Amino acid sequence: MTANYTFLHIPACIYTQSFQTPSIIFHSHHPKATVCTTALNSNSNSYESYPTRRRGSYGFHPILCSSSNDRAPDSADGSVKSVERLLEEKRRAELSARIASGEFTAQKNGFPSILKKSLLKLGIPRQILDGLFSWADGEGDFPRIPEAKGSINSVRNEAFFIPLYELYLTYGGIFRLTFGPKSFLIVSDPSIAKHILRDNSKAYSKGILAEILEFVMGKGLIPADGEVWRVRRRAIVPALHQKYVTAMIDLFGQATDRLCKKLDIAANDGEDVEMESLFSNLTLDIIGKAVFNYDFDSLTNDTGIVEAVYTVLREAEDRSVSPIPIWEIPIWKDISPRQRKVSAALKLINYTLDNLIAICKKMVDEEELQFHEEYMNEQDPSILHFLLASGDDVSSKQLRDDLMTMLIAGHETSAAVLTWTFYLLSQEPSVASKLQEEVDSVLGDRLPNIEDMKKLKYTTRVINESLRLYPQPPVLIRRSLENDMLGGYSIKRGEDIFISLWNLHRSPELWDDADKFKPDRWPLDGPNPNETNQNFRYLPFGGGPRKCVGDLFASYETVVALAMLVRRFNFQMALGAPPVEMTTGATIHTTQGLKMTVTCRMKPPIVPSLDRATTNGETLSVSEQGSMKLGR
Ligand code: HEM
Repeated sequence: MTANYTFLHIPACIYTQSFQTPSIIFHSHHPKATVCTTALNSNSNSYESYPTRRRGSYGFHPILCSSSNDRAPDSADGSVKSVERLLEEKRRAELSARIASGEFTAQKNGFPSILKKSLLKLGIPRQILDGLFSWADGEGDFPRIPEAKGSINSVRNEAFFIPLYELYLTYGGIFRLTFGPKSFLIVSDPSIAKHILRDNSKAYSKGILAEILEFVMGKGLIPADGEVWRVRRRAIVPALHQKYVTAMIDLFGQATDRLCKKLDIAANDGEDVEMESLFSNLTLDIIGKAVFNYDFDSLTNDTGIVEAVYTVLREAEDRSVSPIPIWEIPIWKDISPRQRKVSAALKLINYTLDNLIAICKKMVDEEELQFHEEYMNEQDPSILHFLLASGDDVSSKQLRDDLMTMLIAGHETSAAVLTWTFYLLSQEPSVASKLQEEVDSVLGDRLPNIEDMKKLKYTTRVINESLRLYPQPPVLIRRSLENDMLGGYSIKRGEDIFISLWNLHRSPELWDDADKFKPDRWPLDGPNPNETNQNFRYLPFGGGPRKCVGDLFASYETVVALAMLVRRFNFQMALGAPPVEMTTGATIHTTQGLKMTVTCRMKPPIVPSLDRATTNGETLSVSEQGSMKLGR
């Protein structure tokens, strides 16, 4: 099977060229989107980065890069926004015109279609012809699914899910996208998503995903289907019980504390930091301990095993965007230096896993704990320990596959959520201030605990909203195992389907201010938003039987990390930071990292009220950083 799909869930159907206009920069090699460009602002002598392709509902906001903690002047911001709006309108108009011209609309031009047209002209009744040619139309009496064809040159410079959004606005909640001989159904409708993921989930498999992930996850829980999946899901879900997740909160706190110490040094030295890779280190350290009690310590060390994990992850992503599956040629993995490196990395990881399993098995054999529903070894609360104590086969490949799957699933996703949350916060200082207020009042100086998870309501809403705007992954992949009906259209067995979470989460039909980062859209006293109470318009952890097993774990992990970081530091885009662009792998990455300036927060002095009158009638207010500013 060929690739052209990003590894957890995504097609890389759009390959890029490089071209530039004065204000829009596209890069090559990879499907990605330019979120902003950087322009020198001669007045302030600082760089301002701003979005060039803010379309309809994308909601990327200007990135202000400044060495101080000053806010950007409103007027500059306004003019940047109007230029950006004009560019956006022009681009949209061009694209709409091209869509309207039929450029993207597939013609029924094969031999059957030509023959049918000729027979119609000869006077043969349409009903007879429809019956005769139903094999060619594929959909019998049912209406035909709207169809777009994939020669989308003008939008091929972007992360693939972005042109899918444009096409969704034109073609609606379900349409067919055809690339040469391949076709995919793109689903952006909540009720169809619900049908596929929940109501008729048995009729859908993971399809191409399983093929791409095979080399690293084998038949682990994410790619597995059928009986293997059923058995393993039943074995793994109980391991993430409430007591385990509660114990993990300490782990999240300790790991984030290590990151804080690292950032302290950067803040004191005045050095900018690249947050995306730091988040990647943080979540790798957490998931290593949580899944098999291994301390990667990647925040401080760059050991062989850390390098091996990243080699395998990069390979998985590259395979998913490669047009030719060259690694499938048997001799290739022996002669290609890169493939040899991947094999060596996998060997090291497997060797490490074998050792960890052996150590853990010894612990399990020596302990006197009885296995029960909320079984947990305090010294080693890992998922591996639970699985072995529950009787999992030590020597099985399946156990290793599941451990690798959870390592990858729990690492990339959480790191991406934190990255985009910090990006969004840098665009909305008022949200950041409100967040800091809540964190200060709930946490004080302590490490967070389980009780705090209920109290950090606004912090949770910030994560909920970040997951709406940047779902990780942006698209879910399925393949139909039998004929079915989707939204009034009949579909055949073997259809490859992409459920676009990006489209669902940003649909102007489903959301007010769909493009805006507004944590307040989720009432603080309301339930935590999920697929059920949002009726499948919001699916950050999927839905139905294949919903993420780590949703609570991940929610607490990201809330703890966010709370502890904003309690201690202020974050801003660094002066001259590269533009924040999106690229797709398993999750949405930035193309050049998220470079930020970190400054230590000084706690505001305790004063009776925030505003105090001075003798000359001006007011003194305590700024975020604790310094006093004069204002009227
Ligand atoms: C913020 C972080 C996370 C996000 C956004 C996320 C998202 C998702 C989504 C959307 C799915 C459904 C995929 C599909 O239907 O095709 C999924 C599945 C899964 N996730 Fe997560 N995940 C996160 C963290 C984690 C963590 C921490 C773990 C492990 C501890 C984990 C383990 C899994 C597994 C094993 C599955 C497959 C479940 C199955 O097919 O039965 N995830 N995740």
